[in-house]
Amino acid sequence: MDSQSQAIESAKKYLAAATSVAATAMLARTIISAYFPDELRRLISSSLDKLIGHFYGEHVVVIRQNEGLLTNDLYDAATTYLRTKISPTSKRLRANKNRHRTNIIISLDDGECLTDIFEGVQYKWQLVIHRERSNSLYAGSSPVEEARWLALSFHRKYREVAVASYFPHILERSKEIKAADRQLKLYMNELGNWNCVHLQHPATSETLAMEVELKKTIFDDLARFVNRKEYYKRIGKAWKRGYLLFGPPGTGKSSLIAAMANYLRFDIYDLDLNGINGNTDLKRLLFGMANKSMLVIEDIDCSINVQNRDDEGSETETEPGGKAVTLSGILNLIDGLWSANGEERIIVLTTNYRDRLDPALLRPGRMDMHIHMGYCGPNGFRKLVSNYHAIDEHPLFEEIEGLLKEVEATPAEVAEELIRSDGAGIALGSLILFLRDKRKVGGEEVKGRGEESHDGIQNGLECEKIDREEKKVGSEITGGRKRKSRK
Ligand SMILES: Nc1ncnc2c1ncn2[C@@H]1O[C@H](COP(=O)(O)OP(=O)(O)OP(=O)(O)O)[C@@H](O)[C@H]1O
Ligand SMILES: [Mg+2]
Repeated sequence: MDSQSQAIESAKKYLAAATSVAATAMLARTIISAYFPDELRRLISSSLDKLIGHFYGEHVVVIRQNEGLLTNDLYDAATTYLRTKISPTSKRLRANKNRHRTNIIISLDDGECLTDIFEGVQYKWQLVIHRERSNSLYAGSSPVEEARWLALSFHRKYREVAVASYFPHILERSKEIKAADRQLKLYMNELGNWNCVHLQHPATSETLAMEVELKKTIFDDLARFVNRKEYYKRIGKAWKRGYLLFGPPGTGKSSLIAAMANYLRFDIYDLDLNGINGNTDLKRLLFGMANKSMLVIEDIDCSINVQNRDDEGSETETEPGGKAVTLSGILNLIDGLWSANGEERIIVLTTNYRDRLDPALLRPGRMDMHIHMGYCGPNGFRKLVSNYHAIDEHPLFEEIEGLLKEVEATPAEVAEELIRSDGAGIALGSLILFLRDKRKVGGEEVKGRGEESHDGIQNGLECEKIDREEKKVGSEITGGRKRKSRK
């Protein structure tokens, strides 16, 4: 055997030995994590990390919970992220629930390892908790000090990739996981302050009875909005979006608001203008709102000072004594300087009578989208019946759909009939009687009206296009049958 072959042979032997040493070391690390006491485990683990790193060409990156006095955001994000990566083979987990949560959180326990693969690269994680007797001289301080860190190992050729794409991915995902975990809140103003309760409205885009295309337009619009931080910055506009929901009572305006909040995971700030002591209060409440939230003013036409200026005088006018909210206060909140406070805000106004609002509120661009919530048409009915009775065909559908073309019934009225019985046949029968009664009362007045939503949706999409071209214009879209105008 010549000297070159000898060198190759000994290199092979060396590699085989190294691989088996490293594999043994990996196995040892797993066993040690499970069975050895804290102190000993930490010592052996860190020596094994070095050994594994040496043979496998790995980096071990330590991500500590605290760096000096500051908490480490990456540690926090990674522990959140890793909760979603726990595999069925993980042995030691911890479970936690506190009074701020409704759900139980399962996470890695001390010493437990897991592997994550991102963009084809393998990352190995281990949680390490180290406790030692405290040297603190302060009275009352804990006798034991605890340090926590995550040890992340990956092949050293992926260092750039880890920093440039894996860590940002973890930070981004953890934000989404936290938002989805969080219990939403409903804030209401009382005596000039916000009080809150948990928001427990179950409406989602899935449960809403609306034209499919309209629903998609709205929820796509929301999705685009939350992803446009840089865009808003670039065009020099506050990062906020306004929706005006209009339509008769019981057509789903409040349900849509709840579905939007549930979709975005935004808290709702439900502003009662009648409970506010003037514009100064209004401003204070606005400045007291958190980011990523929805400001809702329901039945805006019922707040006397924001009605049509032809009826109520100038937009800067105040009530005697100057204690009422004025239209100018509302406009300032929607798109004036006050509105630029905070970011990622949605503003929703609702009204039963859009024509009663001051034109200043309706001006193109003031509310970005005008959404008409209409009476229940055949499509809305099919959605409701599938929600309430899980059926999508029934011999009574034909008569009901015919009646709905003639009669103005709100989704709330239809829902009320459908919920009367667990039996689909009985509920549908009851709905038919209700609609026939309505037709009798309505008589000639409502005869011959069909579903009018399609044109409305087309208009809405048309306006959206203009909006995307950064022109200031509001778009109107419609969600059902239009109201027959009544004098
Ligand atoms: N489009 C809809 N889809 C599903 N359910 C609806 C819809 N509209 C109304 N409902 C049902 O009717 C109930 C009342 O509707 P909601 O409060 O959303 O109407 P609204 O338009 O806000 O009425 P108001 O103008 O009186 O405030 C809801 O809780 C829901 O059960
Ligand atoms: Mg409502």
